Amino acid sequence: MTDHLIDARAPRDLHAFIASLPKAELHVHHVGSASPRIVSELAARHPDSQVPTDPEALVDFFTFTDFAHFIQVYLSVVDLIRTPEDVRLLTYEVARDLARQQVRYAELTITPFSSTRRGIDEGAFMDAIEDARKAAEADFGTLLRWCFDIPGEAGLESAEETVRMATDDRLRPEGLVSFGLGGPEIGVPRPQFKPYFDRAIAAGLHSVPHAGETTGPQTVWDALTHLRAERIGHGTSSAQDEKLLAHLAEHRIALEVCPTSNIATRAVRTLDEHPIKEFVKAGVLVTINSDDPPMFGTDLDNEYAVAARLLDLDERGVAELAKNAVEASFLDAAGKTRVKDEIETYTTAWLAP
Ligand SMILES: O=C(O)c1cccc(C(=O)CC[C@H]2O[C@@H](n3cnc4c(=O)[nH]cnc43)[C@H](O)[C@@H]2O)c1
Ligand SMILES: [Zn+2]
Repeated sequence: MTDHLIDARAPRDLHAFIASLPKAELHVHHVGSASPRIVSELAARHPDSQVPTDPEALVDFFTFTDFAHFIQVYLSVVDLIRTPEDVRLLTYEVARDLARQQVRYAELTITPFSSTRRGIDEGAFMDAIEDARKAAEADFGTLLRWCFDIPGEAGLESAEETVRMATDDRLRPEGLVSFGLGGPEIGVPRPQFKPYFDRAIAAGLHSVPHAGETTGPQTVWDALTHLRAERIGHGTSSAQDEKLLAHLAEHRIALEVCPTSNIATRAVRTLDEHPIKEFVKAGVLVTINSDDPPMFGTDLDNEYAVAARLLDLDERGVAELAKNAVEASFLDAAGKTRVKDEIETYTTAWLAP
């Protein structure tokens, strides 16, 4: 990422600490992680698309007037992914970018429905992501796991197709750990997805819907009650409901906070108005994530720098945030211990006189 992305108000040493800190990323979208280089490469391959081929022009293309505009642009990038080789390239390159930021473990949200409805064969799609996952682990040491999400606005057909692909033994990829729900929330009530989440949960998947990103706290309650959410994507509007905050804290339901995303999609007006501080004050388990980093002009390191500034954290505080993400992840117990130990060892060495 380039220098303009750095939250310049965080101290330089803290940036250096964050850059080498081992991390976990729990909320990052597959297509939304395509770097400008990959987007322009795919756009050049498919000149009929409206996506610019010049990486510089992408900065303007990735400036959103509101959430609906963001989804429209997002889908134009989805349209660039047309072959299993495109899927493999994208996934492997996303892993490379994560590894560069010392991400040891990432749960990548993938929307298989959007690709298969555009003509990519289901089996070939699954093979492509799995092939990239294994190559990334071998080449970069970064563990990737998948969250398959329903693009809610695409209707119940998308829910049916997504849960089918997530639970059919002939298709379900080895790396799949969770089931999600994304896209716009307005006009897309969470309760209608209960039967699909029930089936995914019965098949052993964890429930991680987006909720309270662009609508109020009732959507978060709905995600908890009807979809049995174990973590909440964003959950920003939870800050408007004290009882909800207390419930999230008591039940250790982590929020996947993505500060810059909330500004880029205009869900929150300014970073200083972001409710992250209220979450921490209420005892909620807060994790820091990047969502669609190149589209939002950020990366995970920058999100940690933003969080450090908003929460007034030093290195020790930032390390605790990084451990929160490991704790809230779906890694097994041994894996969690390994990454948390790595964070601790790194932090202790950094702070040693
Ligand atoms: O694939 C289609 O044909 C289709 C038709 C209608 C709507 C959709 C979507 O809504 C796709 C949205 C898709 O957006 C993803 N996403 C990425 N970043 C975010 C975010 O910050 N907040 C919510 N959703 C996000 C997500 O993976 C959705 O499933 C598709
Ligand atoms: Zn998201």
